[in-house]
Amino acid sequence: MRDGILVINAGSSSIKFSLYIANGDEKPLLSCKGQVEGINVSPHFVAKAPHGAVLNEQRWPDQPNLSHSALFKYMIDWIESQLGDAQLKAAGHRVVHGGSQYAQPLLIDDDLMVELEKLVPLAPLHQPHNLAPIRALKEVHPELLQVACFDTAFHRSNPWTSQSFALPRKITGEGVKRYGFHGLSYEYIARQLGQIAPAVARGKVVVCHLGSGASMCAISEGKSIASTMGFTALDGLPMGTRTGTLDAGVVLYLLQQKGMSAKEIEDMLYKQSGLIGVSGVSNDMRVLLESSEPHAAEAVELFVYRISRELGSLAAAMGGIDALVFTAGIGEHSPKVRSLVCEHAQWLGVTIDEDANKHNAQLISTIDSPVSIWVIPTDEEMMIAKHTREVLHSIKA
Ligand SMILES: Nc1ncnc2c1ncn2[C@@H]1O[C@H](COP(=O)(O)OP(=O)(O)O)[C@@H](O)[C@H]1O
Ligand SMILES: CC(=O)OP(=O)(O)O
Ligand SMILES: [Mg+2]
Repeated sequence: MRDGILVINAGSSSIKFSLYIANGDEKPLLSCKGQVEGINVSPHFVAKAPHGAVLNEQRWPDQPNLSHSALFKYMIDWIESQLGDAQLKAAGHRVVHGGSQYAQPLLIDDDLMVELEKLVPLAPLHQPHNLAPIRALKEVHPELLQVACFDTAFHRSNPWTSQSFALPRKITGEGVKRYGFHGLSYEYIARQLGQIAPAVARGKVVVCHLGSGASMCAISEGKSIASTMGFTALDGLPMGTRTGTLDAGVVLYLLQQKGMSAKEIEDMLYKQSGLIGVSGVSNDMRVLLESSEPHAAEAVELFVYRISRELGSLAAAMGGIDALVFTAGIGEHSPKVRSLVCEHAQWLGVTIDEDANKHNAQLISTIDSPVSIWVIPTDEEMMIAKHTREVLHSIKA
């Protein structure tokens, strides 16, 4: 009997999956992967074989309001139709917030779900969508082992200075501190860099995870030292629809002077700001780069400016920088954004090879650049599969 391990990475507007199949104790191999994207706008499901061939594709252009749960059901039914003689043994999930209690990947039970539910206010755009597929899978497969892998875990190595706000100790003691996110992505990148360029990976590296959600992380000797996201995934860089760093006084102003409700402010900061807020055109970097609207260009300029500022800050946290890595949707695919970021970072010894950059090469720095520059595609699902297997082995042992 072959075992299937399903990985689910659910976000606000997309649900990604990967299915791994293993024969007995052999290393699981990727069988297929895919996603539903454009949820709430124009849902689109696509599943691909490991080498990229499309296995199934479905669009619902007339049904923008199809719910996450209906789309997840479509996805699960399709995945189950692909299992053949394999049987689903476990499901691993990306859970964005682990709070101060959880760092290690954990087998999910009802008590854990209650605790993770309490963290919904700290990740309103993600946590509800992370937890919903766990419940949905439990309903159809009550016996399935399900594992939670936390996006906050990799940053546990941050020194206290990096984790702390200068708030009264009482509130800090209640867990109001900087957690950092995109940890599964950073953990994967740190491992990959260790394989591609071991000496570089032992040095001081800044990783730019630039996707719909965007953050940056200072990794020294393979460990997270500091990152741009904080208590929630709202801090740091401007994102597709999120503000990034904001003077807390603005929130007080919106509340007290503008009379906005907490929910209205949450919607503004999480859903109407960032690239879409500044440009008024789109939250999609591809659209902004092609637009002739001046506000679209300004949104890109502000995004790059904030990355440059944070780069200086993260290099300072490590006392220097040896390498810069770009990853996630924008980081992996946009030569223009990488070029602009590197132009601003010349003072740090960052010199880009524009020809290599244009071709999305793995190494895009010039031969004499003191700081090497890398493009490494991330794979959060691979990391989740690895952690899920480790939890399964620990149960067996
Ligand atoms: N060729 C490209 N050029 C510029 N941006 C791109 C390109 N391809 C994808 N992107 C950007 O990547 C973003 C999605 O990144 P991704 O890492 O998949 O995000 P998430 O996982 O957070 O949904 C899109 O919003 C889009 O702006
Ligand atoms: C934490 C976070 O922002 O995740 P995503 O990039 O998937 O939105
Ligand atoms: Mg993402």
